[in-house]
Amino acid sequence: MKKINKICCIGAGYVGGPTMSVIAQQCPEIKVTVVDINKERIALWNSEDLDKLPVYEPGLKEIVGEARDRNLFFSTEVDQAIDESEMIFISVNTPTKTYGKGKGQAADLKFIELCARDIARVAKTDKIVVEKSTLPVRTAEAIKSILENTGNGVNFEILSNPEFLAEGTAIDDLLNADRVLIGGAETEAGQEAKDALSSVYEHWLPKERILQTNVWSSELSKLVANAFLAQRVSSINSISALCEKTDANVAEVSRAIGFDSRIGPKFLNASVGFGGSCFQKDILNLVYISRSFGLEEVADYWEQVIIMNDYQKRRFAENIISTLYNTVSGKKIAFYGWAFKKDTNDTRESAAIYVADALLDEQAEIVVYDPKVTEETIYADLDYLKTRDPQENRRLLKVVTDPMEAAKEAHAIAILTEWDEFKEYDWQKVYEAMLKPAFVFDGRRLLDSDKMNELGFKYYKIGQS
Ligand SMILES: NC(=O)C1=CN([C@@H]2O[C@H](COP(=O)(O)OP(=O)(O)OC[C@H]3O[C@@H](n4cnc5c(N)ncnc54)[C@H](O)[C@@H]3O)[C@@H](O)[C@H]2O)C=CC1
Ligand SMILES: O=C(O)[C@H]1O[C@H](OP(=O)(O)OP(=O)(O)OC[C@H]2O[C@@H](n3ccc(=O)[nH]c3=O)[C@H](O)[C@@H]2O)[C@H](O)[C@@H](O)[C@@H]1O
Repeated sequence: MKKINKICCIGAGYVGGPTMSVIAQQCPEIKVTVVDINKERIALWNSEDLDKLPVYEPGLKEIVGEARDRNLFFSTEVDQAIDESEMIFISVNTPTKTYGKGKGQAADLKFIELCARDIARVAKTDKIVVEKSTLPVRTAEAIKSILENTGNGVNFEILSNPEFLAEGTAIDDLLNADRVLIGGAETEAGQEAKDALSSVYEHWLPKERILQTNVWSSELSKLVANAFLAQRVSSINSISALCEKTDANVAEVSRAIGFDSRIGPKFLNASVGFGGSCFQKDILNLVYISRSFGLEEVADYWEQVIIMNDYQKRRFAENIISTLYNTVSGKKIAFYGWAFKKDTNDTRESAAIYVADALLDEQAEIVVYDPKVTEETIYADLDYLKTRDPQENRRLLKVVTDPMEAAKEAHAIAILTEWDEFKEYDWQKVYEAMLKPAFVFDGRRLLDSDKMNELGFKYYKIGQS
């Protein structure tokens, strides 16, 4: 079997960085180089102060600290890394297209194509090219075509190896993956490439957890896994609305159905809506692909998961407005949390952005506190929506680094991220700091209803009347 000595990964983002750090830590004899065109990002990965790494993940800095400059390198020398590696992972972003055909639904593959062209131009020896990014089914075909038609006559084997880590638990998910999926051609060379990649993961994972399939099943399984997970969240969120009308409690419903081993307890937490860079993008992609094959009913079925999620975010914002006597104009509303989930500094598609946007439309004055998200990111998220001019966003929304300052003389607090520290606050003090009646809208079902009511809050928890 081909032994892998040098790996490179194009894309030093939320997936490329942590994934390659773990591979390097677990495979000390393999040289792993992570390259990116973004110089600032690479400089941050090389920061001496490990608290400055561009991705925050529990356990990541320890792993980078151990492997960096031993067999883990971060660099902007893309060509050099391609040239010297036997195996090249592509882990660049694949956002939803914002222009042209498929705008708003299809995946934008321009970054993937650029990588394929770079590899084709530089490679002088045979390479295994691994799709780590999430891609529409049959993308490997396009990559293969570019590599074979513009390459220097070298052999390329293309594998699909989608990543299933979740942010906030990336390191644990990588070290204890439920499964690793490797798709490849059903040929002798394809089998050899799949086995070579499998041998990398076998450094720390049992072989039974490494699944091999054909390329198309692997590409499609990634989209389907995310669609099923997001569908569970939308399903329970739809029920949360019904609970609020019927005096049922969504946590009790989740627990009751989750005890059924056929349903299972995970991913049944009602929330203000799912966020993150992938659920929406991957479902839209699935919808687009289904529609492009004329499968209208299939497309409509999955699109409903997104429609329900948009409804849940809107419903949360509307409840704040109607509860605050139908006007939030000039009212101070503190946001606890901006990240799309706890333990990450990632805010992409976070529900907080859309709830803020709806409240800013009503001239609310928002003060945000998030333990890991910077002011710069928060303004960038809002400006990206282009709903109002950037000065207006800065006039109406402020960012603070002290949760008590956010609460001071606020009409309401909205909990948008389930950070553990919010549970530890002295809520009596928070109550005293706020204007009365002091409203709390808990979009994460984080706090205890009885305690909050006893303290005097008007407390609203998603999925509970
Ligand atoms: N964020 C997540 O939790 C997960 C993401 N994925 C998938 O992994 C892929 C990457 O996602 P993230 O790491 O979150 O994206 P990201 O945006 O954090 O990182 C992508 C990086 O690729 C770089 N890049 C783009 N084009 C390049 C080129 N031609 N040459 C060199 N570098 C280039 C960008 O500068 C950026 O730093 C996406 O397809 C995503 O769907 C899969 C599982 C989990
Ligand atoms: O392809 C990806 O990017 C990744 O997408 C998700 O991971 P991630 O988005 O990082 O985080 P999740 O834990 O899945 O949470 C997604 C969103 O759903 C929300 N959620 C999750 C679970 C739940 O019960 N309720 C709920 O509202 C979270 O708060 C968050 O906003 C998947 O869980 C990963 O397997 C996948 O690799």
